[in-house]
Amino acid sequence: MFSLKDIPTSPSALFAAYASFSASMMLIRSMVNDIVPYELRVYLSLALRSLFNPLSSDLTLLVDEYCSMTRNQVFDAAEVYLRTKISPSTDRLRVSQTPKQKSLTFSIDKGQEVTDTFQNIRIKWRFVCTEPDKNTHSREKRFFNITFKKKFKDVVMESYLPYVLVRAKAIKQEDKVLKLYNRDCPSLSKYCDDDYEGTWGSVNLEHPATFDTLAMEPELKKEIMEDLDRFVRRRDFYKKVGKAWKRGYLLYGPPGTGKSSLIAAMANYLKFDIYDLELTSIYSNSDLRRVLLSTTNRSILVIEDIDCSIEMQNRQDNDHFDASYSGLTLSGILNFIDGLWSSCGDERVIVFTTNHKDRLDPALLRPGRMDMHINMSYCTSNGFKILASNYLGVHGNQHHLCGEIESIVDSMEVTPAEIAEELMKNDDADVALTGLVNFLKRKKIEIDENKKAEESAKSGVEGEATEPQNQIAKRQKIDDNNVKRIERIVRNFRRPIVRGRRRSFQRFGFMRQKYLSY
Ligand SMILES: Nc1ncnc2c1ncn2[C@@H]1O[C@H](COP(=O)(O)OP(=O)(O)OP(=O)(O)O)[C@@H](O)[C@H]1O
Ligand SMILES: [Mg+2]
Repeated sequence: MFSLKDIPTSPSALFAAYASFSASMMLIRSMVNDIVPYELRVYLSLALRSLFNPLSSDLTLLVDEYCSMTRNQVFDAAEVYLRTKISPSTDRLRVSQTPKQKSLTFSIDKGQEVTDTFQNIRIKWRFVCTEPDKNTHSREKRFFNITFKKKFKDVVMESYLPYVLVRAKAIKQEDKVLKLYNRDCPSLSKYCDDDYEGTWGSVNLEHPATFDTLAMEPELKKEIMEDLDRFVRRRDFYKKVGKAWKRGYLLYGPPGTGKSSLIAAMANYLKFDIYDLELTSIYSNSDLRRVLLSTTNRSILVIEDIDCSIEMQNRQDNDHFDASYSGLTLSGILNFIDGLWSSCGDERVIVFTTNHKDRLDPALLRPGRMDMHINMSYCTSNGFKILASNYLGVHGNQHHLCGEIESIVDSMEVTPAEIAEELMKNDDADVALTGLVNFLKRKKIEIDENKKAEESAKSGVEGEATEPQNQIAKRQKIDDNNVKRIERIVRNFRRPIVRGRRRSFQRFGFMRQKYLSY
């Protein structure tokens, strides 16, 4: 009978017992190997293993970094997507920021796990890196393991993984640093050969305007945002109806009503780059074609002051004008708008701006050409509320002067730019709003006086030669704007491109004659 007394207690007795046990086991093992065939042994060992370790209910997918030589898009998407799933329990994170990134990026380190939930399914991601092997010269291998219950295989493969791809694209889009492309970019002046003409220079678009900060009627703002949303959603629709996936907006209104600000807000909203095209730097239709073809998808092409950039009053006159002057025709521009572009790009927005819609050729205004005509009008009480909240943090009718200002603003023509300028003069809401009231009152008196002078001039009481004050102010404003344009042309003229120089010189003379009153 085996009793506790039989158990050896001294170290030497223990070692002797262990040695005799090992020797017996080795003997049994070699006997079994000799007697039992190999296949039967494998079968028995699998049966024993499954007895103690039942079949796993989990499934693991491997997402390698590379598929043969090319990068695996699922891996790239996972890297981006998992950044948003890092939990406080993660032990180690990688942190980075490239010059092009707006903020720090955190990602999981090798060996770390992240758990995600999708339609109530728990999905575990594990980032694995294998060490490079000097003997086999194999590189470090990086991959993700995705583990989940086998019964959810279909949901994960058919819904979850596509969802990860879509989310990753959206996250990348949100992080995108927008660019403003311009053909007058000084950094390009060193490229003084013909290639320059098709090239765009760029800077980061750091315009802070958003739809929230724009002083506009809320309904119009909503309408524009919905139009943009519909446009980006409708990829398949445009394909189905065989239309180029592009949308045209014509923004018109007096200077300082927010046309350029709206363009920046659209770019920030859609996360589209802006190509600011100065038509005065284009010399022919083929030039225009080349420049437009070098723009990228998901971008907004902006042509500001379209009425001043090209003579468009009459298409026939225009053709004469072009032949003798620039070779750029209205029909050249319209051809692009009408679909020439469709062959080379997707998700394009085109914006034309003008201070004088009435000066544009009806061909440009025809329905279907510019999809939406947006009137950027003088400031209204609603617009003022937004500006007061943005500039001074005064909301609603918080301040006693707000009511008075709103009624004055609704009764006169004052631009959001003028109001913004007054509001910026002081941080103190009392001082700034009092300054604004005085400014509005002064302006109103001025407008009334000008009106009176105009009426008297019409009726001949004051003498025909007197030019009304507001006409003089308007002319002055137009002159100021045109000086800016001429300065740009002069800049073109300075470019050491012989052809460009000659034409810019001609254009300078033309513009001076056409737009300045001296
Ligand atoms: N609707 C607006 N909402 C908010 N700010 C505005 C608005 N309109 C003008 N501003 C302010 O006035 C400045 C000038 O406006 P902006 O350049 O957008 O006017 P514009 O209509 O493009 O003028 P122009 O016809 O001379 O090009 C902006 O930087 C902005 O600060
Ligand atoms: Mg503008």
